[in-house]
Amino acid sequence: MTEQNRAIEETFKGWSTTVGSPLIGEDQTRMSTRNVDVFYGDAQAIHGIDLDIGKNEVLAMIGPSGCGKSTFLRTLNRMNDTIESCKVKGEISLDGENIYEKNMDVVSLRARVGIVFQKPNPFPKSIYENVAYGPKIHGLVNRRVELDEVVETALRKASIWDEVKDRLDQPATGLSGGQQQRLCIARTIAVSPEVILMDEPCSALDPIATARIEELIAELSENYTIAIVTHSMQQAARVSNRTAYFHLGRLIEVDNTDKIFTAPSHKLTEDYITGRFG
Ligand SMILES: Nc1ncnc2c1ncn2[C@@H]1O[C@H](COP(=O)(O)OP(=O)(O)OP(=O)(O)O)[C@@H](O)[C@H]1O
Repeated sequence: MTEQNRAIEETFKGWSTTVGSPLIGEDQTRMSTRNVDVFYGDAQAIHGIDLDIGKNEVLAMIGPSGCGKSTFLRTLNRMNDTIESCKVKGEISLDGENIYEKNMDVVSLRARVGIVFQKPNPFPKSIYENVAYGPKIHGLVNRRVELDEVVETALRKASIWDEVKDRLDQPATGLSGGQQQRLCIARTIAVSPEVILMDEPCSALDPIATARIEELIAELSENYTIAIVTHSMQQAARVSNRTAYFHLGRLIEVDNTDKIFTAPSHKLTEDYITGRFG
C-alpha cells in the first residue's frame, strides 16, 4: 500500500456514508445491496456497500485499479463463489429476493444475472452452439425450430446476426475479437436475463469494435438492467445513466453520470476524474 493510500485508509476509519444517490427507491430498483462486505481470506476488499441498481438503467462503476469494482460486480451474480478464499457478507437482492439465501439456485441466478467478461470467452464450439447451449441446459425450448428462433433473436439483439447468419455452423473462435464479444453478449441474452453485468467488456477491443459494443449497450438498456465496470471515463460518460465511484473498497459517490463528471460532490471523485489520482 502506498503512503497516499495509507493516509486515505486512515481517513476512512469509521467511514459509513456514500455521497450522492446510492438508493433510488423500491419501485425503481432491480437489484440492491445492503451493508455488503467482501473478504479474500483476512483481507477486506469491499466495505459496507449500500447501492440500488435501477430497472433499465446503465450503471457505470469506475475507480482506481484494485478499488474493488470487479469484486463488487461479481457479488451480484455470485461469481465470487468460485473463489475459495472469498466471503461475502450483507444482503444482495434481485427483485426483492436475497440471492445469497441457501436455497437460491445459483445456475438459474446466473441466467437471470448474466456476465460478460473483459476477454471474449466463446466456447470452442460453433457460433450456433454458443448461443443455443444456455437455452438448452435451462430447458427454455423443446423443439429445434424454437431453438433456431431463440438463437436468431439473441444474435439480432446483439447486433451480430447479419455478420454470422451464413456461417452459424462455423467455430466461434474464427470470429474477430469484437464479433466474439458480441457473440458472448448474444449468449448472455439467449437465456432472457434481467440484468447484464459487464466487466470491462471493451478493454480487449479496438476503437471500432468498442463503438459497436457501446451502441449495443444503449440498445440493450431499453430491456435490461446493465452494470458495467470500466477504466474509461469517456466510456462511462457515453454509456451510463448513473456512475458509481469506488475507492479502496468503499463506494464513495454515486450520482447521475452528468453530475459525476461535471460537478462531483466528493473530493476523491473529483481528484480521480480530473486525473489527479488513479
Ligand atoms: N482472487 C483474489 N484473491 C485475493 N485477492 C483478490 C482476488 N481478486 C481481487 N483481489 C484483491 O481485491 C482487491 C480488489 O480487486 P478488484 O479486482 O476487485 O479491483 P478492481 O477495482 O476491479 O481492479 P482493476 O481495475 O485493476 O481490475 C484488490 O486488493 C485485489 O488484489
